[in-house]
Amino acid sequence: MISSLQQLPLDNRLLTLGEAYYSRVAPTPLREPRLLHANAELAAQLGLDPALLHTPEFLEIFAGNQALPGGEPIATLYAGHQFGNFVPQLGDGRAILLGQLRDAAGQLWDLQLKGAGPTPYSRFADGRAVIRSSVREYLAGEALHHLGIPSTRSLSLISARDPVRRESIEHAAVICRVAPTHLRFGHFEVFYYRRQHEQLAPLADYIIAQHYPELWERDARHRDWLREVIGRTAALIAQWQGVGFCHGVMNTDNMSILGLTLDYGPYGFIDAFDAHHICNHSDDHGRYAFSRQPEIGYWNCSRLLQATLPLLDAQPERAVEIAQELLQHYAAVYEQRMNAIWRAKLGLAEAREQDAELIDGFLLMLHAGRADFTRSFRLLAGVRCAGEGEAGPLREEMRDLARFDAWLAGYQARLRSEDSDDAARALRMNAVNPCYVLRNHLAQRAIEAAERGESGEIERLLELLRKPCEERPGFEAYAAEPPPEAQQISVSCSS
Ligand SMILES: Nc1ncnc2c1ncn2[C@@H]1O[C@H](COP(=O)(O)OP(=O)(O)OP(=O)(O)O)[C@@H](O)[C@H]1O
Repeated sequence: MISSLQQLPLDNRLLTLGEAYYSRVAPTPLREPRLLHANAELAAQLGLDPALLHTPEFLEIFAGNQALPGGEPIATLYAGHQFGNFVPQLGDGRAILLGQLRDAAGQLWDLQLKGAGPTPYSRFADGRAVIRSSVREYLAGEALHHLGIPSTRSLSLISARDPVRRESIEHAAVICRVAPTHLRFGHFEVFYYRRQHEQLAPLADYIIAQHYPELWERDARHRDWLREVIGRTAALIAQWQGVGFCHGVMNTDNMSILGLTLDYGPYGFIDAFDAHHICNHSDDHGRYAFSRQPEIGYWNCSRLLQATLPLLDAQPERAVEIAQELLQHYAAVYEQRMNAIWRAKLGLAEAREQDAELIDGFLLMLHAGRADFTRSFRLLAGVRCAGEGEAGPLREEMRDLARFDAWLAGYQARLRSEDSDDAARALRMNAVNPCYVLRNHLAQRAIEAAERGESGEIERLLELLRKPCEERPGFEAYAAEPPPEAQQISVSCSS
């Protein structure tokens, strides 16, 4: 257990790529930083003594006010397709990689501050983040991680007195984001479109060596690695769909090369189910609507393959053929994973051809009646396989009861045909259908408290989100749909 920040086992490997890929930059200090929350569980996983998180030294370093011993801070260069349009230069405009930690198991972890002040890639923006968006990102990383969905996480959440101008004046905050790497599809796009193709292979090799070492010896390691990235991306999006998570800004600069959920901006967990829900208030055309996430994931993978064509074959025609083959992997993985997720959520033990009808029937019914997504799936475990109208409280969630009863009869028949044991099935279903997700109104309450300097609500929420499938007496309100006055919370890109 590491008990001093002077002894962090840093291994700043990304620096070995050279300065074509990043710029050195120090964080800008914050005024009167205050630790709003620290993630003891993540610290322990990294091998850090959780007591370290509450030292003045930790606060100063992770606010960006003091250098991390052994750290060589950088901001990385990337580009990206934003809302379908290519933007030739983005880069970490407000994220600064303090250093890379090598844990006892040999795994590399980025310690990256978000909101740490301007970098050479800030363009006209201030390099800062506000408390509101930082609390949302801090909570969401944990929420997804504990739902078993790959995600970046955060080690600390620090607020400060510095004013930050958004629609109004807010206060600055900085989180320390943690992931094996924050590299994105856009890190390849920048070099492809600048015609600096010689920069692609070193970057791919770095990623393979550090994060996909099992592929290193393969003859066609770049092809096999891309196949893996595409598969992980497809699987990730299937997992999002399965919990009603809407990312909101699926630009290629927000697509992780490891298949992690990356950049929590205007995301949302759907309450009343609208399959075409648009969580980002600024997404006028619904490009990133919930129902479009799978096809956007596919399109993003096609952009990654375009940018890595020079790695696939020296002959352009052959490279395109390989890319097309690789892209087919997306649909195959997505379908396989999505079907498995819906079956598990419905408690269907075996795969059958008619399952699609049953699954779609349930989703369409939730959509038509705007039933609460999370609650409806959770209550599905109360359905017994025999007996008329044996649906427990789920029936109360439904608007069109005739439609529901017809669907229920088919569902029960299917369950009986599996010789299903009600209690055992309920247990299985309750382990995959969460009762607590990070609903917008819950995050909002934590934000309002954090803006008053109180972190109790963050802790309470994290308690529930760390075991999202475990019902806790006294916390029923956290599992319920939002009260009417909180149903219209809109979240923009402003952060
Ligand atoms: N306040 C800001 N100051 C400087 N750059 C910013 C700011 N907000 C966003 N950017 C930059 O604009 C681009 C797109 O922003 P986006 O909201 O997708 O990213 P982000 O939330 O800042 O960061 P990340 O993707 O690392 O989570 C990125 O290059 C980002 O660094």
